[in-house]
Amino acid sequence: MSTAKIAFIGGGNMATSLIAGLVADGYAAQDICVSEPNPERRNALQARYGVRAFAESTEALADAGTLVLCVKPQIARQVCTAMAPTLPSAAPLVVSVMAGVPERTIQGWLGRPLPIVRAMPNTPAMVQTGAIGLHASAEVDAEGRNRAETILRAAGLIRWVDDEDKIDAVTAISGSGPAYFFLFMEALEEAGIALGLDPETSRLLTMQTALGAAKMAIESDAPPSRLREQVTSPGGTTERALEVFADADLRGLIARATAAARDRAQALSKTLSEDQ
Ligand SMILES: NC(=O)C1=CN([C@@H]2O[C@H](COP(=O)(O)OP(=O)(O)OC[C@H]3O[C@@H](n4cnc5c(N)ncnc54)[C@H](O)[C@@H]3O)[C@@H](O)[C@H]2O)C=CC1
Ligand SMILES: O=C(O)[C@@H]1CCC=N1
Repeated sequence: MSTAKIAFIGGGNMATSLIAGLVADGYAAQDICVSEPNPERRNALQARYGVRAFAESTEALADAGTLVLCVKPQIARQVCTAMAPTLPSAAPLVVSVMAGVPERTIQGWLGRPLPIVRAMPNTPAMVQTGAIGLHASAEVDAEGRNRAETILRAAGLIRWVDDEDKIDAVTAISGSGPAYFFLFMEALEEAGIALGLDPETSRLLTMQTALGAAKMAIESDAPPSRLREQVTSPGGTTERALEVFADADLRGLIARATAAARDRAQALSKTLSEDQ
């Protein structure tokens, strides 16, 4: 077994993001294998990143020290049980990015209590600006954590959580989170058009404002509440807009929306764990 060799099972969007980050970080492309049934995706991965792509997982898995499970949760059971007899005998580290599939369920499907790192990335990983929550099963040692960090850090910021249940909260905040910010951008852009701006101007002003606000929030020592106050002149325009948000209980709405996402993540995990 080679600890350097990584086998991606599934070569879709999330796998491509992680591979792009690894290769850009200087990870040797010949140490990365992908199992992907779609021939166009296989060819694209080989051509673009120089990795080796196979139609069958058996070939991708040979000698791999780390498996990265990047298939859809709905087919995870079938993929894992089919792979189980062909896994390298030395216990490989398994990194799963599959939403809602508990560590013990994956271990059950793979037929062995392999060390599992469960990761919840988000789509900005595609531009190496992801936010990724990680949890390690009891079997993962310090070297395994380092290996998982190498793979995920290439796609963005990583944060470990100490309890697997907290992955459901990570899902509600950063996993689904890009959709919340995109919705806010859509609404602001539409509002700008309604106020008379041409669509292109409204779109560009919205995007740049989102980028600028995020950059300030990340780079500043001040919390977002202080940055908000800096924009808000007493008796001015921002104050009026924020009053409308407060009247509609925007904070309460966000708390309810994220609790609903967390509850859905819990329910999905329960369904998939009952599927063992
Ligand atoms: N999109 C998102 O925001 C997030 C996605 N995820 C998780 O990432 C995982 C992958 O999602 P995406 O990359 O968006 O999906 P995708 O559909 O782009 O990729 C899945 C790939 O698996 C391949 N596949 C199908 N059967 C296979 C098999 N038997 N063996 C190997 N590969 C097979 C498909 O051809 C496809 O290319 C999912 O489990 C999802 O829950 C996690 C966090 C966020
Ligand atoms: O919406 C979903 O269920 C997945 C999990 C996080 C982002 N997309």
